[in-house]
Amino acid sequence: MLFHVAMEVRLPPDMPAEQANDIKAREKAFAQEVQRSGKWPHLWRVAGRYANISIFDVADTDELHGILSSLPLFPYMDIKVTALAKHPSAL
Ligand SMILES: O=C(O)CC1=CCC(=O)O1
Repeated sequence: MLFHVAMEVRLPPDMPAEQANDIKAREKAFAQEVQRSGKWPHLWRVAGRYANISIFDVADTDELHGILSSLPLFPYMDIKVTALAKHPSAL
């Protein structure tokens, strides 16, 4: 199943820089591991915002939730998930 996922990062402004940098480094390592698995084929920065638009290719919502909730930034993100179905005009 394909999912469109919009993530907005909201780190607390008073989080120490060292802690924020550690979370971001762990986020990057985990995100790249999932991308290498083929389950996260698109990851795009939203221009001008600390946000991304992603496409996930996973078995079901449970697998998607497992991945999203494992992201080190998960407690600091507002995430919106849209399930994608095949468009009848799509080639
Ligand atoms: O920076 C972001 O948009 C949050 C994020 C998700 C995966 C990743 O590596 O960073």
